[in-house]
Amino acid sequence: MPSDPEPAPREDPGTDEHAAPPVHLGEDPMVVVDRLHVTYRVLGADTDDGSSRVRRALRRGRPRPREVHALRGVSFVLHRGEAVGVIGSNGSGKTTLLRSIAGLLPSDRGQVFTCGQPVLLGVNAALMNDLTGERNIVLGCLAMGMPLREVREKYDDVVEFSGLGKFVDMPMRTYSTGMAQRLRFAIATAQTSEILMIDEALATGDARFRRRSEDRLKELRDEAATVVLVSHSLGTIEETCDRTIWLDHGRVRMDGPSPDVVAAYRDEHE
Ligand SMILES: Nc1ncnc2c1ncn2[C@@H]1O[C@H](COP(=O)(O)OP(=O)(O)OP(=O)(O)O)[C@@H](O)[C@H]1O
Repeated sequence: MPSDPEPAPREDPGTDEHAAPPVHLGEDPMVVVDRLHVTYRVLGADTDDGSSRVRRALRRGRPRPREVHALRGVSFVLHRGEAVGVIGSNGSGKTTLLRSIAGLLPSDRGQVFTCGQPVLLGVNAALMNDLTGERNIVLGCLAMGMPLREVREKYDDVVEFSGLGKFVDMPMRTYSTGMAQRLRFAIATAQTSEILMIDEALATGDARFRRRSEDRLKELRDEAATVVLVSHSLGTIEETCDRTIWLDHGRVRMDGPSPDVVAAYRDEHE
């Protein structure tokens, strides 16, 4: 198993023939991504560099980290009022891009500017199995940056939405997978934001909960000024987003009106 990723050291900016030209801001920019590069460094990965096992065993010093250059000079501007889809094959850099915009990953080159703190809705909220649902709601909301007063105000709604009922006082390890997912979703969507980023993986739970989640996402979308949606479902992207960015091996392959970008992507993948 790879060790936890470490941010790669900053490289010398130098020149990059693949870097996009500096971005043009246009009117009312909410997110500016300017020639962004992100590299993961995986320590302890077994790199098969062709050297013999004996030579590898004798090699002095620490094992060489493996580097994954996940974003390679990505640039674009998102404006107020836009709903933008991000598509691309597995490993093309979609999640990395959202995490970078949310400020959860350092860049090794390039910059991200946002107007306010973006909220990234993902299913991976780190909840604690030994704590009750109630404690997890409070800690989860605080961890998202919500002030305690707002956590108190929203607590009942989160419990109601999660559908946990009296289980909210039980430790999370006693929950079924579906119940834990519902709790994560309820916590993640408790917060509203001007810049809302949604990972498709959120569509979890049974049919009734899925319908409620879709309604909740719609409400959040209506409240947000700018929405970014990552999805493998081209239908959802076409329905929800006016504009789509196609990522390919860490680069922007196409950025334009959703029907055009989705059609080009389908041509290549279907
Ligand atoms: N924590 C990590 N440590 C090391 N490499 C990572 C890590 N997360 C992602 N990567 C690598 O970075 C690249 C981009 O991954 P990312 O998850 O951003 O792609 P994605 O487009 O979201 O993929 P998917 O559609 O499968 O969710 C991939 O090569 C992936 O292996």
